[in-house]
Amino acid sequence: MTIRFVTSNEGKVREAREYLTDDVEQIDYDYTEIQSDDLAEIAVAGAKEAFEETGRDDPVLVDDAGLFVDALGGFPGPYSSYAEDTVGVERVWNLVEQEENRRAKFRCVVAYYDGDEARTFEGAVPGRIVAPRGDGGFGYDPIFEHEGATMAEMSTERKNAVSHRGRALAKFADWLAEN
Ligand SMILES: O=c1nc[nH]c2c1ncn2[C@H]1C[C@H](O)[C@@H](COP(=O)(O)OP(=O)(O)OP(=O)(O)O)O1
Ligand SMILES: [Mg+2]
Repeated sequence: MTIRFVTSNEGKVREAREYLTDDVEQIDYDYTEIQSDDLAEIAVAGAKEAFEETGRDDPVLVDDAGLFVDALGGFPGPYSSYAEDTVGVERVWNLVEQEENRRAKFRCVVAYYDGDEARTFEGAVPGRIVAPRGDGGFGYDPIFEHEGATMAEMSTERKNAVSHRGRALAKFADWLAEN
C-alpha cells in the first residue's frame, strides 16, 4: 500500500520513511490548518479535507505537531509553525533563556483517513530548551535537548527512537500491521 503523507515538511517525510515499511509518498497539498488548541482536531480536519480534495483513492496521513514550553503556558503549542515563521526559533529560545524552568515537550498527532473512520495516534517527548546546537533535523530541533543532546545533534534514526513523531508513528505502524 502507498500512504500519501500530506505535508509541506520534508523533515516529517524523512522521519516517516525511516519508520514505516509501506511506501510513503509526499503530497504537497496545502490543507486548511484550523485554529484549535487540540492537535488531534487540527490533524483530523486536515486529513479529511486532503482526502476529499486529492482524489479519494489511497489513504492519507496528516501530522500536526508542536513545541509546548512549560514556563510559557504551553506556547507556542498548536501555533508552533506560525511562531517559527514569524519570530523564529532563536527568539523562542530568547523567551525561555531567563526562565529557571526550561522544561518543554514536543507533541505530535498523526491522523490517518481512508474515507471511513479517522484514526489518530499520539506521541510526546519531554526535554529542555537550550541555546541552539546542531544542524540536523528541522524546526525547533536545535533548541530542544533530550538526554544531553539536542534533536538537531541526533541522526534521524536516533531522533525517531525517542521523538514525539517516532512514538506516534510506532503506534500507527502497529495498528497498520493489524488492520
Ligand atoms: O520534530 C520536530 N522537530 C522540530 N520542530 C518540530 C518537530 N515537529 C514539529 N516541529 C515544529 C515545526 C513547526 O514549527 C511546528 C509544526 O507545525 P506543523 O503545522 O505540524 O508542521 P509544518 O507546518 O512544518 O508542516 P505541515 O503542516 O505542512 O505538515 O512544530
Ligand atoms: Mg503546518
